[in-house]
Amino acid sequence: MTRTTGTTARATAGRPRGASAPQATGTAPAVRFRGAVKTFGDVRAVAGLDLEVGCGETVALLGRNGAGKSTAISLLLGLDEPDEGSVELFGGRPGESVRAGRVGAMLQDARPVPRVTVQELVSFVAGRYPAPLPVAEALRLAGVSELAGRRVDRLSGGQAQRVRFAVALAGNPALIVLDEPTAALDVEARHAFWESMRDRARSGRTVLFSTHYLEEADAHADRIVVVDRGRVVANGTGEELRRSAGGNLVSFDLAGLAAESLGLLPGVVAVEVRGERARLRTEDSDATVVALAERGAVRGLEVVPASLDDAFMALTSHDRETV
Ligand SMILES: Nc1ncnc2c1ncn2[C@@H]1O[C@H](COP(=O)(O)OP(=O)(O)OP(=O)(O)O)[C@@H](O)[C@H]1O
Repeated sequence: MTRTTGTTARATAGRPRGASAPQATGTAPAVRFRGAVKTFGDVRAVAGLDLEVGCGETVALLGRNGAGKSTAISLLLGLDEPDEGSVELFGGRPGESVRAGRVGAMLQDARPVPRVTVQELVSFVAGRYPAPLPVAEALRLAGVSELAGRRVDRLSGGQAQRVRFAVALAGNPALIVLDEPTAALDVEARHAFWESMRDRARSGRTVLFSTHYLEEADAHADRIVVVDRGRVVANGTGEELRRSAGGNLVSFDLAGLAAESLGLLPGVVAVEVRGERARLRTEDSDATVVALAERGAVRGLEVVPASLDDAFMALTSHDRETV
């Protein structure tokens, strides 16, 4: 689902320059969803979401199309209200943190403002925050210095995306929220983007981003939260997710062995047979291999760790309880 509102401006509107710098409230987490529900007609876009993001963490939200990621982000920016449950930023209502300039957001397809230049837009947004980055620094971090004099409504998709990133960074916010930030970026821009995100994370910022790129989530997030049908179905490091979904893949040649009984072998959680080759996803590869050896099924035997793709498919392809 693609959102097309002027949400960037609203999410970045802050109090006048010169007010005191935004501070996290006490020890409250940066983000806290408690049983949040958001329904559109008969669609439960967010269906009892429980999630915390600690101050200084970088967390990736992963989920299939329509899983509820953008809706969850709208709730945490105060652009929508939950029907049930609660959403807090720094221990208070989202709107308070947004107005206090603690939050910078980059949303999918926010409409460009007509006629203004990149420099003017970023300066305007920076001016709404109490302790912004120098505009040149925000432009540099987003890799758009050379576009400073260009009109924002005449940019390519990838350029516009990078300008939205500059807008999200401009206020030097404590929490940076990014909805599919690298979707339109080429390989070089993507590398530069993650370099800048690492810079922000090192300087103590909290970063929450949604993505469909599992390898980016694995490489750049401290923690991955998998959302399916509006709920959290897995929450941990890439390694923990791989393990929770069956940590290893055991492949071998069937060589006449009946495939039907393979699902009963110790540790096995999924079986795939292609021609003469069987692939078992297992939570205990040692026990699985021993059981196969007892049946003499060792031809072409291979044990490899499950990929994050395998884990993601396993977590979102069927009903699972939260792990
Ligand atoms: N304003 C709306 N009105 C009606 N239905 C909506 C609205 N916003 C979202 N939905 C529905 O809620 C569900 C969750 O959508 P959402 O955009 O949050 O998913 P997503 O995980 O961000 O998906 P994608 O990865 O495709 O961007 C979808 O079924 C979507 O069609």
